Order: sequence, then structure tokens, then C-alpha cells
Amino acid sequence: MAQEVCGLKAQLREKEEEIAALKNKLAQLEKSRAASVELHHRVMPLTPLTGKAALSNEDIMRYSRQLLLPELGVQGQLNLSKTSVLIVGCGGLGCPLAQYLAAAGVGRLGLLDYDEVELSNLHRQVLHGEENQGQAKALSAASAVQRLNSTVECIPYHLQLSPENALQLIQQYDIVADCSDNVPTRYLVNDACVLSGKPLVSASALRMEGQLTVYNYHGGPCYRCLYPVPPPPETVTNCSDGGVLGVVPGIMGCFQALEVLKIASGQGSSCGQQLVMFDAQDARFRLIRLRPKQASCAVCGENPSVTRLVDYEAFCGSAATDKCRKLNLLSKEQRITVQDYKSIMDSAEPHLLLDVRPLVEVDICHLPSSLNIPLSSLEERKREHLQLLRERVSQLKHQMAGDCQPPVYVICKQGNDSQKAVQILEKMSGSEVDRVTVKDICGGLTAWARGIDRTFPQY
Ligand SMILES: Nc1ncnc2c1ncn2[C@@H]1O[C@H](COP(=O)(O)OP(=O)(O)OP(=O)(O)O)[C@@H](O)[C@H]1O
Ligand SMILES: [Zn+2]
Repeated sequence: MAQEVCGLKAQLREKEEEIAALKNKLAQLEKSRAASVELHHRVMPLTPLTGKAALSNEDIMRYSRQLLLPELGVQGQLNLSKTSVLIVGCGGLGCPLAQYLAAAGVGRLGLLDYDEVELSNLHRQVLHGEENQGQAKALSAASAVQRLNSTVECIPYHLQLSPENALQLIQQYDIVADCSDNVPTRYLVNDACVLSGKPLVSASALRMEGQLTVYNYHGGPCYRCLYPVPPPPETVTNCSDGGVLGVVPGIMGCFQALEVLKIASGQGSSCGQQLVMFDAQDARFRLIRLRPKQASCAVCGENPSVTRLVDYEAFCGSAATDKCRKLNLLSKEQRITVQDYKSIMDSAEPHLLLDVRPLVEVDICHLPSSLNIPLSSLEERKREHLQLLRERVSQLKHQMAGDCQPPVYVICKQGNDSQKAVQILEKMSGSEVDRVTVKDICGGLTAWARGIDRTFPQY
């Protein structure tokens, strides 16, 4: 019996040593993986990418299923290994794009993003996991991509693409993919690609729709040829305002990967002069023939006025990030803070709280006893909604002393739409709504959740 115990103890010791050795090996592997994806905070000159002269047996096995395609073949695979691709934005489009390019064996991937991973990114930015929250998106994406294919050289840039760094960066890559989410960055990437002579595989996705085009490719148009003037900033919707079904950027990012792979392998893209429009609701793709390259284009035309990168935020009238789009439409007197509103609420002073978000957002969360009239209904002067507003105001009037009118406080998600609503209500005539004092609650429900009630949901 004692002998048996001794034997078991020895076995246990052996296993423990084995586990310790494995743990050690794992730690070393983690360390070397982390080292192989060192984060770049500025643009550095890269060594020229040589690619492979021939495929190894391991390459043949790894890429065997695509090597079998006559459209790709060995030469196509070797071409991929010689190609570098810069991905601008490691979000909903950039993640699937980077994943498929790495899996397919592209030689070098530049992964650029200034932002960090947030919980609300995870439904669509599929290279990032829960444990990556707070980490630079570029690093998180690069680590995931390296796990998938360690033979691909990955260069994560934790910085914002700007007129100061764009040319130096883009000149070092063969193909550029625009996976960003704002108009100034789109013009910046376009101009830098035209000035450096690089094809630009560009896509976008919002709500249930996506679009894709390849610009500046084989004599085709550039982004400016088609959109010489930026849209007014207030007409641009982003994912955090309009929402997006995660799989839609997933499909469009994969589509970008397809076009990049076709260009890189030598097959060429057929999207140089057409716009692909994807409608997820109807499960339909539509192809629209685009107008050709314009002789009058400011950057790629015959007499270009844009010969170096300019100030794109000034040109577009909006910031090159979608984080802080704060409108400032009202005077100080027309606005109150969330703290002011909390005091009004606590004092039980009669008032009307008007929530101007779309119904779908009110269903997610709302403050008690608010009246919901979406901004669009106010803009369209929807009769039944104005009637509702009149009724609520007159009910409240009974609680007021003398002939006083109850004040109306307007709230939305971030305090932009509520300002527009205040302007609309102030312009309304007495026959539409009674004369009332209308004020905006600065920063909306986001400010409420951050400054007053930490348990209130943020989205
Ligand atoms: N000029 C830029 N330089 C670097 N990265 C950029 C630039 N402009 C946009 N991006 C990045 O492009 C990505 C766009 O992806 P996406 O719209 O899916 O993400 P998001 O901005 O995190 O989303 P949400 O709007 O839900 O917060 C973002 O990660 C953003 O940080
Ligand atoms: Zn052009």
C-alpha cells in the first residue's frame, strides 16, 4: 500500500513538472506573440516587402483549397505574398477584411485605428473579444490576425490618419482599404491615394445597407470625381446614431477582402467604375455604373487644385472622428444641464419632458413620464403628434398658478436632436402649439447616465 502511494506521488510530481513546463512554454509563446505585434504610435519607414520566391510545403498545404482555383493558382498566391495592404479603421468593416486577407496569405497588413475597443463594438467588430475592451483596436486586431496566420507581417498603428501622416503612410503600401466611418477621413484617404497612385477599395455600412467601390483604379474615377462637394454635416448619420446590423459591415468587409485579393493576386477588380449596393432587408445586390473620371476633378482632374493634402475637417465642416459631433445651435438661455433638470424633477415643479428620439430608442430606455414625439414628426408637423403635445401642455396648465404656461424641456440621446427640436418648437405658430418656454437638456440621456444616474442604460 505504502509503495503504491509512493508511486502515485511520484507520478503526481511528474505531472506537476510537466504542467509547469507547459505553462512556461505558453508564457514564452504569449511573450513572443505580443512582441511580434508591437504597437506603432507614429509612421516609420518600412523595409521593402520581398514576398515569397516559391511556396513551401506548408504554404501548399495551408493555401491548398484556394491554390486549386485556376483564377488564383501558384502565381496568384505568390503575388499575394508580395502585396501590402493598409486598412484604415479596424471596426465593423476592417475586422472581417483583415481576417480574410490574413487567412488568404497577403504579405503585409497595416492596421490603423486611433480608437480603443468598447463593449458596443463587439457585435460587429469580430476580431475583438471581451478581454480586449479598453485595448487599442489596432493591437487587438493585429493579435487576432497573428493567431490566425503568423506568417503575415502585421503592423498595428494606434494613431489617427491625418493630412500630416497620410502620404508617408500610404506611399508604403500597395493597396489601401477605407474602412473608416467619417467624411473627412474618406476625402483624406482618397486624396492621399490619388497623390500616391494607389487603388482604394472603399466600403460603408449603415443600418441594413452597404456600399462598395474601388476608386482610382485603372483610369476609373476617384471619390472626389463622384462627390466633389461634401454633404452637409447634419445630414450624415453614423452607426452610433443610426444603428447597424453587425452582419452588414461583415458582408461588406468580406466584399472588400474579395476585391483586394483580386487586385493583389493579379485577377483585377471589376468594381473600378461601378457602385455595389447591398440591401440586407431584401437580400439584394444592385450594381450601378458610375460616371467616369472627371476632367474637372479637383484632385485627379486635368488641372488639379488639390496638389497636397489639405484641412479635411474644415473642408467637410465636421470632425474626422464620429466621437464628438456636438452641435451648438442654441444660446445659453435656451439650455439647461442635466443637474438643473434633476433639481426640477426633485422639486416636482410642473413641466413637460419631451423626448424626441425615435420610438425604437425610447423602447430601450426613457425617463419617467416623458412624452415621446420623434424629431422627424416635429419636422413634418405631424398633426396627431402636435395634438398630443397641446393636450399634455393644457393638462399641466391646470397645475400652474394664474395663467402660467408649463415649461417644456427637450431631451434626446446626446443633445443634438433636442436642440433642433427646440428651434422647431420656437418657430411654431400659436395655432400649432401654445406659446411655451422650451429648453434643451444639454448632453441628453448620455449626460444623464454619466452625471446623474449611473444605473441608467447607455447605448
Ligand atoms: N482618421 C482615422 N484614423 C484612424 N482610424 C479612424 C479614422 N477615422 C475612423 N477611424 C476608425 O474607423 C473605425 C470605423 O469603424 P466603425 O464605424 O465600425 O466603429 P466605431 O467608430 O467604433 O463605431 P461606433 O460608431 O458604434 O462607436 C473606427 O474604429 C474608427 O476609430
Ligand atoms: Zn477624381
